[in-house]
Amino acid sequence: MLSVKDCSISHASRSLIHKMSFTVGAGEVLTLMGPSGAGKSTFLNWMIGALPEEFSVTGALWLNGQQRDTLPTERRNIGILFQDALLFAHLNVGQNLAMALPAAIKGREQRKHCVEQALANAQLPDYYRRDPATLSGGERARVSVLRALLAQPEALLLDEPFSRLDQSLREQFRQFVWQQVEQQAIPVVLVTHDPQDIPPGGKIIQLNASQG
Ligand SMILES: Nc1ncnc2c1ncn2[C@@H]1O[C@H](COP(=O)(O)OP(=O)(O)OP(=O)(O)O)[C@@H](O)[C@H]1O
Repeated sequence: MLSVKDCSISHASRSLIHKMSFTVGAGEVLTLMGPSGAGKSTFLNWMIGALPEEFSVTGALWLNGQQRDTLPTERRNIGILFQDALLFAHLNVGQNLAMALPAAIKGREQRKHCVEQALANAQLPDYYRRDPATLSGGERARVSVLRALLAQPEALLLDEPFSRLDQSLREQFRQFVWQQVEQQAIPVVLVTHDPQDIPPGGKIIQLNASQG
């Protein structure tokens, strides 16, 4: 379970987020919507611990019974996926994925096996040795979701992950993402401008234009 309690964020006396609170359960998706500049990406950056110092923040972030906003990014165990799927160009697809695996999964063969299994589950069975530059937009998107999830995050943040895909791919990719999230049973926070991205039954928070 992910909980945000009374989060307020401002920048140079301009209020972006004001006393936001919510909880998201395992396998649930909370969608954040709102006009451009309202502070959606800023809020996600706060959640992962990547907000520049010039922002003032109050509030707390709890995940699975532990306060996380006081921890450094690498100890929060929160995954994030952006609209641009960035893969390392000098590594093949399998190596890109293997890098994400937790250190607790030991041995080259076992790590390779985990990646191959994930690729097979995502209907990308023979993609281990592929050069990322040869992937289609939809394939890149699927690989980047796998990479985020192979790290075994306890929560996942999605910052407009569907917006670069064309309409037909979008629908397929949404199904793919919600399937993966359901399998992993982790809380998800989605930022989007498109109401069609919202999964059925998900909670929604509408942010207003920033005050200042
Ligand atoms: N590093 C920064 N320094 C100064 N201002 C910033 C910084 N990052 C973001 N901002 C400002 O904070 C406000 C919120 O930006 P943010 O990117 O969070 O909005 P958003 O709701 O995600 O918008 P969009 O829907 O366009 O992505 C904007 O006015 C932006 O210019």
